[in-house]
Amino acid sequence: MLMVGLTGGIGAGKSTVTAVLEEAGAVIVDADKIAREVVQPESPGLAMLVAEFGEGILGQDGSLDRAALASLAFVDADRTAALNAITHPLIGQRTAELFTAAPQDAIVVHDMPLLVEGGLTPGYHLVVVVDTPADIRLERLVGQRGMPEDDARARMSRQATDEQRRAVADVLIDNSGEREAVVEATRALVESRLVPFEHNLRTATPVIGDRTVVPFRPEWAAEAERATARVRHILGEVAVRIDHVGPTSVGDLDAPDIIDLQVTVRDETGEDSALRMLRDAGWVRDTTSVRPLFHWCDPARPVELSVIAEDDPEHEFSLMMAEVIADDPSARTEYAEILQRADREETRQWERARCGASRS
Ligand SMILES: CC(C)(COP(=O)(O)OP(=O)(O)OC[C@H]1O[C@@H](n2cnc3c(N)ncnc32)[C@H](O)[C@@H]1O)[C@@H](O)C(=O)NCCC(=O)NCCS
Ligand SMILES: Nc1ncnc2c1ncn2[C@@H]1O[C@H](COP(=O)(O)OP(=O)(O)OP(=O)(O)O)[C@@H](O)[C@H]1O
Repeated sequence: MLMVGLTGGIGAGKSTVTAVLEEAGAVIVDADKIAREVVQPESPGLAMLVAEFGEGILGQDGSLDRAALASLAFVDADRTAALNAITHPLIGQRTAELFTAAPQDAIVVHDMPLLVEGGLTPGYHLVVVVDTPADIRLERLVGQRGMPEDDARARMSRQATDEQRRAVADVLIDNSGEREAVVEATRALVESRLVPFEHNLRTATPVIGDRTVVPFRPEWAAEAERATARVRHILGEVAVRIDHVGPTSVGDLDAPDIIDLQVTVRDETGEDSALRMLRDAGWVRDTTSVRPLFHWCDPARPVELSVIAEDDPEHEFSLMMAEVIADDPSARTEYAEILQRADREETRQWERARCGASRS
């Protein structure tokens, strides 16, 4: 199962994107819909809301008056926190049930406005952000959906900023223009990334990155950070540390477009656990490597991950690369030449030799 987190600020166009994804066969888990389910008439959720916000949030027929609750709940951060403390655990429970019920070969899209606010992004294989500037969102919410402007503004102020969402996005879908453009971008995403990603995960097919050297990309650091957060989510305390290593970590160096991560574990037992947990999470073991090495299976983002025990003397070598190169311009030139030869083993050997020498 490929788990995609889809988010965006209020009015960004998530519903527009999910409609295309659903048409393409994805299973949609809609957080706003679940939020309605858990506060139906006579539900424990509704009773808790009444206890917190008063009888005034009920309509004549005893169901939730959503506008009345919104006018009380978004006035300040404290009131919103009270609303969230009641609704979010109930929503979380139902969401987990729906994920469990989805077929194993599904692309499951969690349409969730508060993905970033809840710190949930590392739990998904891919995070897609529908990116629409706040002023355009406001205009659409008021103009097309008839939402009162102060309500829209109040909700925006209770949500993450556009910058915070962009920082966790693997994919940004720009919805500042015509609707047709976002529909096209979503269809292209399904074909080029989601379908092959799901296939690779299900069949344990690794994505082996191309070792051709490409110009330095400043995005590498953020991509490595997101990959690290995902691995941290999988391994928890089993990983003593997780580092971005190898050519893309050096900074301002042309390199193959492959993110290298190094997971440090305590000892052999930790290593056994890590290998099992990574495999169960879809990482594919490289059988040609003597040391434990894994590949990720996102077709658009090759990642290689090695696992090493902290008492292995070579553990520190990968961590020293950036420093060795910063201190010695000739080492930088040599490294760049080795990378041009596009041989992973030769690169590794050079890193080991250079860092080993600099340590002694
Ligand atoms: C307050 C309620 C009754 C207002 O209902 P209403 O029909 O007007 O809005 P609806 O639920 O369709 O939400 C519309 C949008 O408002 C924003 N929003 C809703 N709840 C929140 C919240 N707690 N914090 C920030 N933004 C929110 C989201 O962008 C959402 O997509 C409702 O939003 C609610 O129960 N919210 C709490 C549950 C929740 O957090 N839902 C968000 C997804 S988990
Ligand atoms: N590209 C576009 N051009 C014009 N209007 C658009 C565009 N995309 C979406 N809209 C409109 O903007 C409004 C918000 O879009 P939509 O409901 O898809 O956002 P959402 O992210 O699902 O909202 P919410 O945060 O409330 O769940 C809707 O009225 C929708 O019809």
